[in-house]
Amino acid sequence: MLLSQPELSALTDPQASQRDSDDDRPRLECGVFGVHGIDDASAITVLGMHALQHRGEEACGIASCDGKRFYTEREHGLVGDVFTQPEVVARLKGRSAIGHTRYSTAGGAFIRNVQPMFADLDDGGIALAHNGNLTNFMHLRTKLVSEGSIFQSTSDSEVILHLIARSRSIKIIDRFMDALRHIEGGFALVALTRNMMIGARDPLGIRPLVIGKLGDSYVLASETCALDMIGATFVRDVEHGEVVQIDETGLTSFKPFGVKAARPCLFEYIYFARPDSIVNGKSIYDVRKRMGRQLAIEHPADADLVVPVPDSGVPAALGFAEQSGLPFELGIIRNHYVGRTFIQPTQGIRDLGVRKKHAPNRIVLEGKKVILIDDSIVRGTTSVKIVRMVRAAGAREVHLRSASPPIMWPDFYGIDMPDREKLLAANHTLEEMRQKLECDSLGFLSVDGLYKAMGHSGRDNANPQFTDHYFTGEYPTRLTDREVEAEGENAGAQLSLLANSY
Ligand SMILES: O=P(O)(O)OC[C@H]1O[C@H](OP(=O)(O)OP(=O)(O)O)[C@H](O)[C@@H]1O
Ligand SMILES: NC(=O)CC[C@H](N)C(=O)O
Ligand SMILES: [Mg+2]
Repeated sequence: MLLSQPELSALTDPQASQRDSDDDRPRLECGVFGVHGIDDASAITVLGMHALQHRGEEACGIASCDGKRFYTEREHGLVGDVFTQPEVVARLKGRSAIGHTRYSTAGGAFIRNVQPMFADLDDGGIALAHNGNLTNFMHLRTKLVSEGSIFQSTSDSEVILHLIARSRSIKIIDRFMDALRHIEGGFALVALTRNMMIGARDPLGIRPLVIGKLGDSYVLASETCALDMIGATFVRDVEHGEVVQIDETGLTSFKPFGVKAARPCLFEYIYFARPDSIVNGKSIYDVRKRMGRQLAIEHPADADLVVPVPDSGVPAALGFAEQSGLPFELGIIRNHYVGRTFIQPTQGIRDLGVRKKHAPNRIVLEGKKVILIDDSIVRGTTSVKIVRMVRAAGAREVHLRSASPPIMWPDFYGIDMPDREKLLAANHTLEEMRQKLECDSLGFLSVDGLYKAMGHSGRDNANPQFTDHYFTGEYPTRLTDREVEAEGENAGAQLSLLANSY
């Protein structure tokens, strides 16, 4: 679905009131994990969540089940802070557990929105962990509330629990699939009932989810790096539009949606996923290097060395250096005690934050013509600081290259990019961007070049192989909440009158 520029610009972000209006980075996503039928399920889940920390640094939680009762622990903070005490993990009893590392896309960073969420159904409980974002959640929520539903959170994910509760099907797996038929957007779900674990991926496979095995027990995780962390073997990806039921009889697969071609999110490959993960059969490290190689073909520069903007710019810079024959040097050193993305209250503090995170390696940069490689430029906060920093450290020329195309459109499937007015490329020509970023030259990987790096001959415009709306404006699903708002109706109404202080 292609919304025109004026249509999108006219739309207001329902979360705007809960966000820092200067907030600029592509925020992270969420990580989901689950293990079924094994001793120490919660301790294993903590380990798996450590490997998925890069997907969400805001809050985390675990829900476990001992076959009768459920136990949950949900807190703000990193996995290493929340789940360090053995007694906390010991409270999470049972041989099955699911976990979530969160970065909010809907409903704000409040404790009542932290996952896994839990609901008591008429035939037992269900805990749910969601990575992604629903594009019709306010529409559904408004309807559910008008029919009597009482929401405990303001998160999009809770809508799924209400839909499950209202299904008239008998079996829990059917109730689960009934709920999924109502939702739109991106989702990778891991759910836990008294006797089964369920995994599901949206019809286009926008968000990733993999199946692993640890001994005889099944594991579900957003990325394969979580399987490696716990010593599990990779079985396969959950397919797009697939629901898997895991219980004592093994794994049963369902396809509740009509058959569609998969369109995984390109941003998983560009930025989100960990370089050691394999997503939909492709090594993140390998495709990032290919993006760098393709970038060197499309935008070479007369320079002395190639320098990555750590962390996620590193593999692309290696590929660029290999292709161009220039030396790869660590001209910028990253402080490992600063998180991947930090949301700060003002632009001034954020500017300092970039300095806190990156420092120039003067010995490498002095007197040199430098090609700086980053994976993406969103608002340009990182780039302008880094270009200045590299110049101040004595670089003679700075040529900035982005290993992804210009980001022109917001995301509604779990990435939570800033509004269109704040996206650098959406509002400036290439030359204007070069001037703003104070670099000697600027180049972006082309959309076709990105598809080449992904192993295709180019973008198939009739049936694009990936979800790429942030570059093209072509959204692969309906954006019901946006459409309703564009028509002048208030789909969001009032999410909650309860003020949150925590
Ligand atoms: O143009 P901007 O608005 O500054 O956003 C783009 C930057 O943000 C991301 O890095 P981030 O620090 O989030 O993560 P990383 O450490 O994995 O690179 C991305 O890799 C770019 O460096
Ligand atoms: N980034 C995500 O995947 C977030 C999941 C969910 N929409 C939430 O806000 O909690
Ligand atoms: Mg970065």
